[in-house]
Amino acid sequence: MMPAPKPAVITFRDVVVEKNGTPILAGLTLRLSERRIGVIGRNGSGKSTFARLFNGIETPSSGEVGIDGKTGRKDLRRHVGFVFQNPDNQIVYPIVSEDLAFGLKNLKLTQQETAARIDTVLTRFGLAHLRDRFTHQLSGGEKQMIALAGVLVMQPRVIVFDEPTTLLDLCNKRRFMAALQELEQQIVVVSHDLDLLQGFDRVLHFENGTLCEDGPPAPVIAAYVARSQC
Ligand SMILES: Nc1ncnc2c1ncn2[C@@H]1O[C@H](COP(=O)(O)OP(=O)(O)OP(=O)(O)O)[C@@H](O)[C@H]1O
Repeated sequence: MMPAPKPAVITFRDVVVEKNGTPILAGLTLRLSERRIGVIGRNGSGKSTFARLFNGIETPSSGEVGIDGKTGRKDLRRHVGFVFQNPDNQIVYPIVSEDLAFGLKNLKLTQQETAARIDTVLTRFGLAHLRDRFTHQLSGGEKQMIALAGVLVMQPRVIVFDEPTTLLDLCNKRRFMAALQELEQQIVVVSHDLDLLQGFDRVLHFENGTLCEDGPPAPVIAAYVARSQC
């Protein structure tokens, strides 16, 4: 494992998101500098909307999101990677290596540098055998790992995951969790799978577009479970 870089400081200042006049997130002010951050809450509580703000896929209706004091959308895009729940939303090219090279085009790397970055990530996660495969022929677990690889080649400081294990079977879920453990990047994971968040540094619990609990995993998860008796 590479040495962990200093975590970024991510700030939300009075962030409001509204859609068609309906508030989805209401006046969120937060400072996040932990390495492992989990996000939980009922369906429709605003978790995905919150997650998408980190790298500018979603923009606030008012307020500001920043990373290390920089609030431009370009800064967020450059430093924060996003792994979707469904890798089909992320994988666009027919061959794995082409797909991984896609995001790197903007960085104007040489062909050799591009190939080296791709090979390093694939090798590290035991995916080198997938390099020349057709992306549409990959299994769900393989696709999710390639979607993660596509983010890792960009060398972001922070990676946000929106329910990354929902489509995975038990073995692939375990593999994916092991890969998460190994990442030196700061990670933010939205999940209904509370096991995934054990050992995290901080968990945020959303309810109706507001942050209702914020703290270490054990008490925040216990309070969420207690509230969710159905
Ligand atoms: N473009 C939109 N227009 C109107 N309402 C929206 C839009 N996007 C999201 N919403 C609503 O905002 C609320 C929060 O959605 P969000 O996807 O952030 O919730 P979530 O906590 O991630 O839910 P889940 O656990 O089901 O994925 C939901 O009620 C959703 O219907």
